[in-house]
Amino acid sequence: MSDLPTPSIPTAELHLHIEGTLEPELAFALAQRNGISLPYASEDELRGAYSFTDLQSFLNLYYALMAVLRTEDDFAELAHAYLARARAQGVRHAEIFFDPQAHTVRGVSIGTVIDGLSRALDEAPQTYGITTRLIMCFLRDESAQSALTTFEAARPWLDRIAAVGLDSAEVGNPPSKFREVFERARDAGLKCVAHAGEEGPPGYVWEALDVLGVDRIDHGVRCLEDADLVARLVAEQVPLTVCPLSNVRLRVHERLADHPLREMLTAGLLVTVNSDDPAYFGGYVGDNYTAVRDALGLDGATLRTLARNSFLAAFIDEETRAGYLAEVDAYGG
Ligand SMILES: Nc1ncnc2[nH]cnc12
Ligand SMILES: [Zn+2]
Repeated sequence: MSDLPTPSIPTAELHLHIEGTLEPELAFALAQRNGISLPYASEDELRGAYSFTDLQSFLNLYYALMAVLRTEDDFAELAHAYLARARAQGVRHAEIFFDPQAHTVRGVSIGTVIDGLSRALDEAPQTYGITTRLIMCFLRDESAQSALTTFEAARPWLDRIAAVGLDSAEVGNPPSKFREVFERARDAGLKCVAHAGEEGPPGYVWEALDVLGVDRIDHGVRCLEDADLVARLVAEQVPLTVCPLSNVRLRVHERLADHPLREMLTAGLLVTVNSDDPAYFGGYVGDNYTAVRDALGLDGATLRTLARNSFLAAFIDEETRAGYLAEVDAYGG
């Protein structure tokens, strides 16, 4: 990386799994507090395991490490740690994914997860100057029925949830499997997003649009394999929440220099830059901006476009959006 300072351009982070912000230090602290033994002798040994060959190899560790998250306090602490780091990297608005099924399967109630996260998020505007939304994701490698059961269990907390999402192992689990739960979420007034076209084919992006009716696509980089799909995404200005460092760590792209971010922007796609699971992938959102700036030679105007796009794609009211866009325009970095 260059020795230029990290451009902490004001941005919205729209693709961030809160469980993917669990840093080794906090994992060990929570393990000790909750009397859980981790299969790693030290934080360094744990970090040494962060060498992934694909999405599944990452997910195996990601789910295993969640064992340390047990109480409302744990979830609140996790969110506080993320918000502090995010603010230091320019985040002004964060739309935060969580995976309830990964916790309920371990006997942690959905209320514990949502109440714990909400405690931190409620303080975020005051403490960190960050507005937030919560996005409840369904695990696509679990059944459609499990997603429906999860949605019904979350009903008492729906006023705290802005959108539903779809994540976990993509290939073999197409969006159409979750048509019913997304319909229920939309009927309840929620926005809809889905991971699609990360490892899965362009056909999954079409399904996310046509069957689930999503408002944004998470990742979506494989759309470039289908010119008709790119034309659709451009025509409708469907936001894509791209995660460059994640794509390299999970071997979607071999090197950052090969990342198609510039090509996507040139095509007219509404691309945003995000961190996905920053504790595992080598950087938070500002680090992602810096990395693509250096690897792809992006200039200040392009970084500003990416930041503007993040606020254009955010689930916020128009007055708030105008305020954030003005902050980007005033940014002198
Ligand atoms: N990059 C990713 N893709 C799919 N599911 C995820 N869960 C956490 N990170 C993910
Ligand atoms: Zn993701």
